[in-house]
This record gives sequence, C-alpha cells and structure tokens, in this order.
Amino acid sequence: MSVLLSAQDLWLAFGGVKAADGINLDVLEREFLAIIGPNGAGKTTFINMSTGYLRPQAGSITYRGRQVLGMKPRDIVRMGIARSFQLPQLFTEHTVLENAALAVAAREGVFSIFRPLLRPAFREEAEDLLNRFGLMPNAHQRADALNEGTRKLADIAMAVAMRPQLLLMDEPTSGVAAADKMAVVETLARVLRDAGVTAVFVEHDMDVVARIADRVAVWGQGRIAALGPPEQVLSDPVVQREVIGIRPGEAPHAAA
Ligand SMILES: Nc1ncnc2c1ncn2[C@@H]1O[C@H](COP(=O)(O)OP(=O)(O)OP(=O)(O)O)[C@@H](O)[C@H]1O
Repeated sequence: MSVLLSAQDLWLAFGGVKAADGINLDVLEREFLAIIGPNGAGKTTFINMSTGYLRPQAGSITYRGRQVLGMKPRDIVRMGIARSFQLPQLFTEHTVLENAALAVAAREGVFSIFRPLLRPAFREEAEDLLNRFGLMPNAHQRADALNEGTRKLADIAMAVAMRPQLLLMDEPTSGVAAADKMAVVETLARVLRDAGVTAVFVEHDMDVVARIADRVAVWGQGRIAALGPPEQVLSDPVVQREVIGIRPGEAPHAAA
C-alpha cells in the first residue's frame, strides 16, 4: 500500500507541555488507523497539525508528497483531507438534509446557508449521501433533535460530502450511547470503505478499535509509543496497563 500522509519529526510545545515530541508516522492508502492514548497525549494535536489548525514548531507533513504545513484548512480540504471534530459541527437549526446539502454546496464553492436544497443537483447528492449513511429517516429532523449517534453520523456525512481521500476523525463515538455505538461504527466503516476513503480516528473505546482498525498507533506524551495491528498492540501488557487500564488478571474493558 502506498503512503498517503507522512509526518516527519513533528514537534510542538505549549509552554512546558510537549504535545508533539518527535512524531513520525506514515498513513497508508485505504487503511483505518486508530489513535489511542491517555488524555493529553497529543492525539488531537496531531489531527490539528495534519488539517492546518495548528502548525508544528518543527517537522513536516506531506500528503501524496506535497507539503501540507503552512496551508490553510480550506486548502487542505481541497487537496482531499477532511476532518470531523469531537463535537459535531452541524447547523443545529437546520434539518439533516439541509445540512448535507449545505456541505455539498460548500464543496462547490457556494457558501450561502439559504436554500441549498433549491438546486436539484445539491439536493440529489445530499439525499444520496444520507442514503449511504442510513440517515434518510432523519432527513427532515432538525440537527438539534437528533440522538448523539445520529448526530455523529450526520456530522461525518458532511465531511464525506467534501469527497475526501483521507478523513481524520476526533473521537467519532464519544457521547454515543453504548447500545448505539457498534451500529454507528459499522455504518461509518461501511460507507468509508465503499468510498475508498482512508481513515485516521482517535478512539477511547477499545472494542471499536478492535472492530474496525487495521493498525493502531499508541500516543503517549507527544510520542508514538507503539504501532501495529490491533491484535498485537491491544494485547501488549504495557498498553493494557497504561492506556486501556487493565491490571494483570483483569478482563479487558473499554477505557473512559
Ligand atoms: N492550543 C493549545 N494551547 C495550550 N495547550 C494546548 C493547546 N492544545 C493542546 N494543548 C495541550 O497539549 C497537550 C496535548 O493535547 P491534546 O488535546 O492533543 O491531547 P489528546 O491526546 O487529544 O487528549 P484528549 O484525549 O483529552 O482529547 C495537553 O496537555 C493540552 O492541554
């Protein structure tokens, strides 16, 4: 598999806190790469640096060989890298279908938040997007009326409307009810795999990681402490003790 995104020697400190302390990582085309690690390890910082929201003090990030650092977030989106945030970024007073149409319109350079559904091409594409995510039953609900799992899917659908080749997701299942979590994850994985999208996602639930990740990167104090397939990384005693919170002899459980 070829390298899509390559981070080299990333370094960023906030005062005395080293949020990135020599990050080297290649993201491979079409893989699902999970990022796990304790709070404050620098996971979100990596996503922020890769999408133009933060600039490292040293190092480089290339996407298909092109330097990403110094580019504005919207120009990075145009290159094919989209993201979702820990908190969904939907227009809460608009319906799910309007939100999807707004995202399609924004991709086409039309930024009016008024009546994106009046354009048949935008509406059709928005409906197709919602269909793929199983969201048509929610099409006419306002975003602020959705449960968290549906809201997360709608938010990620908006990122997918950008037609990314690489999607970075910050905690796609945070706040989702335990009973809904696997259904949300299965939908997400199916849509992204069908579209050939490479995914990098920060995740605290190890069941989710084990279910959909091809590789797992373990973050610790601004560094990558371990990297490999989930069956190897998640059974590592140090990862179990320091990241997952399992003591010897205990059954595995999802971290908070
Ligand atoms: N803009 C900022 N200004 C100051 N400190 C920051 C900033 N962004 C991140 N930090 C600090 O950098 C460290 C890494 O933060 P980051 O959000 O990347 O961690 P994380 O692994 O994503 O944590 P969590 O799992 O809690 O979301 C933390 O100590 C955080 O407080």
